Amino acid sequence: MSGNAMVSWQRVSKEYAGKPALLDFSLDLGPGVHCLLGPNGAGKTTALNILTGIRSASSGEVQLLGQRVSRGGKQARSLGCVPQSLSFPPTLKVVEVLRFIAVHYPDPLDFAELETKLDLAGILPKQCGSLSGGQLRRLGIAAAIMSNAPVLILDEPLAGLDIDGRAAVRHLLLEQQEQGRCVIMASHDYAEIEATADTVTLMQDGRKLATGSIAEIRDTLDISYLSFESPAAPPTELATLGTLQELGAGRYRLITKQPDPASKLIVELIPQPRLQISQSSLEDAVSNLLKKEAGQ
Ligand SMILES: Nc1ncnc2c1ncn2[C@@H]1O[C@H](COP(=O)(O)OP(=O)(O)OP(=O)(O)O)[C@@H](O)[C@H]1O
Repeated sequence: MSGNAMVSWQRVSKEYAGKPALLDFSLDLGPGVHCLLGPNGAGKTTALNILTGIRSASSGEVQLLGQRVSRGGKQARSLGCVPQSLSFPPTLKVVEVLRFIAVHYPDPLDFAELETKLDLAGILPKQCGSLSGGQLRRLGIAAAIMSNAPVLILDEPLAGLDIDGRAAVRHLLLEQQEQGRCVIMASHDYAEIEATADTVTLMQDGRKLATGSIAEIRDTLDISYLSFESPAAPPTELATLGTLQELGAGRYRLITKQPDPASKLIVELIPQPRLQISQSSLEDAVSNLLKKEAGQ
């Protein structure tokens, strides 16, 4: 376990009816926003459920703030959690649910502060059974943040949220990061991951494929995109430096591993190319890593 780890999975495996869902999974996470990502069924929720104590590991162990996690154990008081599927008693009002949850934590967040941060005023008097999907998600996030716990687990926190809701959650995540909390989220939303996460861990078939900062994962692909304008067909030399694509209306894109000589050539040979250079996205890099793993 590394020095500043707040959460540590140590060679954790989990089987459901003899089928592996998590395989020898090890990961240490300290303060910051961390994202588990990977295809459906990769094992993200299983890893999180073992951390929260909802499920037990078949082998290996998980430590939370230096203590071994057990199923249904006391560690839950150090965790705020938004599970993937949210269900609250349908006849209870939102305000009642939040008050009920607050009493289970030693130092819950001030209720008024929470209300403002997540713009909850409109839904507090509503019964949980009458909430829309996005309002339910907002309640789930409010419950997790209200815990004021050092470790927050958010499984698909942005699913179903509107633009304002996403902005509010993004802001909250950055705030939690600044306060030195360890926020762990599972998500499929690459734009949000790139905007909020410090590190990402890519999983597939219950295994950890890669872990690192977003820049480190992007760099595994090592590809640049050079977009430019050309009044005529671009010089053929360019095609020797990568894959040239015609985008229409006189715009082209070169996908290359050699951005320096390629951009030099574009600027030399094409008048006013309006060159734009961008790195591979996290999504491209992840897709490439998954393809490599599948031997494609
Ligand atoms: N309660 C369960 N009983 C049997 N199998 C399960 C159970 N929960 C998960 N699994 C299986 O374990 C594997 C990992 O599932 P998990 O929910 O952890 O994946 P995930 O990465 O969170 O997927 P998603 O992105 O779809 O939420 C899958 O093959 C799934 O079918």
